[in-house]
Amino acid sequence: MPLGQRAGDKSESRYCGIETEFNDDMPQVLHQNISGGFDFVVAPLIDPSYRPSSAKNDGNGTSVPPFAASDLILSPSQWSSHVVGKISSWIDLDSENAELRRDSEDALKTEIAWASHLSLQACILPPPRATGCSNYARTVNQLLQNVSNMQLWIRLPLEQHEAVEDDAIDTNFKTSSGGRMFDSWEWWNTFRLLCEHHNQLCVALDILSSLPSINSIGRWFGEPVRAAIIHTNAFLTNARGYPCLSKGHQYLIKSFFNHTIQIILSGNLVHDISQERILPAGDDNHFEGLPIRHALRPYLDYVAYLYQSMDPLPEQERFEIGYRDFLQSPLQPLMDNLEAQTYETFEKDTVKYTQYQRAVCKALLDRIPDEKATTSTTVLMVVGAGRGPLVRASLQAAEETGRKLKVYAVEKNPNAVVTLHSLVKLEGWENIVTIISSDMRCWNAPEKADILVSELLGSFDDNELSPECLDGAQRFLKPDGISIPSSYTSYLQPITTTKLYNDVKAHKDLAHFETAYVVKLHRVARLAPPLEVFTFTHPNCSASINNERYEKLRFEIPADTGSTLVHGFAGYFDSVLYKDVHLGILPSKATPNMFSWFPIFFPLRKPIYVPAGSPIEVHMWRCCAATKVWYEWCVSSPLVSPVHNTNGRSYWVGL
Ligand SMILES: C[S@@+](CC[C@H](N)C(=O)[O-])C[C@H]1O[C@@H](n2cnc3c(N)ncnc32)[C@H](O)[C@@H]1O
Repeated sequence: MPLGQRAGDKSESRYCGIETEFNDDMPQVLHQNISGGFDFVVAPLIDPSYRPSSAKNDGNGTSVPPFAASDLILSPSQWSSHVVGKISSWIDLDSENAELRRDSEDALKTEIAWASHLSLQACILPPPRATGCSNYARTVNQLLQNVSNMQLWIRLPLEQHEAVEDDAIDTNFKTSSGGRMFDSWEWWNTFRLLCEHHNQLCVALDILSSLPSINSIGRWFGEPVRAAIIHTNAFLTNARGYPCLSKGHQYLIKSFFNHTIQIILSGNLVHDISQERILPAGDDNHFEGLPIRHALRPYLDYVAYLYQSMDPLPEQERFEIGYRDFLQSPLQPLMDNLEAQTYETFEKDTVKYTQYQRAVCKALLDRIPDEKATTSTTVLMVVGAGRGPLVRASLQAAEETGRKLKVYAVEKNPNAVVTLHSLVKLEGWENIVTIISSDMRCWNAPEKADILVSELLGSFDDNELSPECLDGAQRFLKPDGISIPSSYTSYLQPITTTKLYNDVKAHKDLAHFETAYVVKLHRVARLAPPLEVFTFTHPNCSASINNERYEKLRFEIPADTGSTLVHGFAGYFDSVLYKDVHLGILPSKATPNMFSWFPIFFPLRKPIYVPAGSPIEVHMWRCCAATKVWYEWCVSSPLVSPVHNTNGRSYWVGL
């Protein structure tokens, strides 16, 4: 039974599971927990006392491992939709003890083979050792090559784990009591590097009563975390004696819901709630005829309450759900001609045009004083007019301010020009608007403009070649004329994004690792505040215009984050349309409710490990040639990456 209805959310985070003990009566385990309100169980597949080496073998191959149930006892769909396999927690593939190691490998392989046979969607694997996990990872990596769709979730404590007694372990952190703290993210990172970032290797996090810092937790949102296992003793007690969670835990659980991470409850009833009609966990001796409440139902009810108390997804977010973490090629509106559908999508973004209208209003008021409003006509040119929305916004600004306007709409896409003509006729703008079917860089304007309006911006601001186009168009801007936008700046930020990294890797070539993508970033950890990269100002009054750029950036990751893995960089822009009127997607000052641009993503060929406290040094170049513009990028610290996209060999924007 899902946790509730949240408008727009069809994700798996609606389903809540429960961790159970070994029980060879699986139908009963399932019945008890599903009827108790849970959607799935995390159940051991084999008797925990079983050890392959001591199992009785009569030499005739007749011994059968003590599995919880066969595939005849539960139907295939019951197994696959309601059971996550829990691999024996005793296994220790990196033990000093060779027999235990061999037994562990045997058991792991047997259990995974059985889970595969049952078509389980996932199995939870016990945590790796803090001291090392090479043999464990090697074996899991072997298994990953053969499991078809099943995911393997490595179980890890979210809280850094204190392990004072083991002297062999290198210290990561010291606690105030002098004990040692280990960052479980490091275990995960070692494990996934050994398994070459396999995309079926995922994480299940154990949530206890104390939590690490928000920055440390934030790293996990860029990792393939599939489940959060909350222990009953992580719950507090409310005034009525019922379980509830601290503010920090509430925030965490809601963040998990938002990132499609499923909740699994674990442990015993630790709250003193009236036991009437409550079925003790694991007790199948239920009360005939009476409605039975599951022992952990109060915890489940609380998790459901958290889910239900979340705001519904905004309509725009619902519309964009399918785009989350989906790589798209950036548009090339200069080299290519956009299609009607693309223009239509632009035109739905009323916020963008409202900002332009506000900017044009302010520019008109600055340019024409009230006393000249009826006598002076402002020449306004929309360069790259598309199907005309900026022409409309400009005319509305003229009406709003009572200023007289003469408009030129310049567009190089002949198909959009057809639409412009019919729009002008339809609206009766023939006396005000002149349509020019030309590239702005070579049009010989009959007069000069007071105001040049354009929207040629990409997610990384100049990546649709606005600078090159506007440098060409400023020939016909009066010396004191205004360009809207007057400037724009790009920003970059290091991110962890296992999903995007694996999607790029799936192409199995260099070119895809040297290409920028437009992406609605979702399962991403933003590791440091964005830094400014390139700025362009219009009109460009320099004696010799050069749009090549180079910037060296130094990102400081907050000290309490811990170590991280950087898969690439998220890019944004912010643009000054006119004076205080902005437009942009830089998260700290993004234009509210505007949806025309998703961020850009620059991947790294090899993810870079950044130890706790180390800054990241990144270099970004904007390079120009006669027919194309491209970016090159690299990391120089804490590790050195190759320079990506040399000479624009993999990704470029055509002039
Ligand atoms: C991002 S679209 C914006 C269209 C429209 N202004 C809007 O806001 O919906 C950019 C438009 O500029 C046009 N464009 C790009 N470069 C141009 C150039 N050099 N000369 C004329 N038009 C250009 C493209 O064909 C496209 O229609």
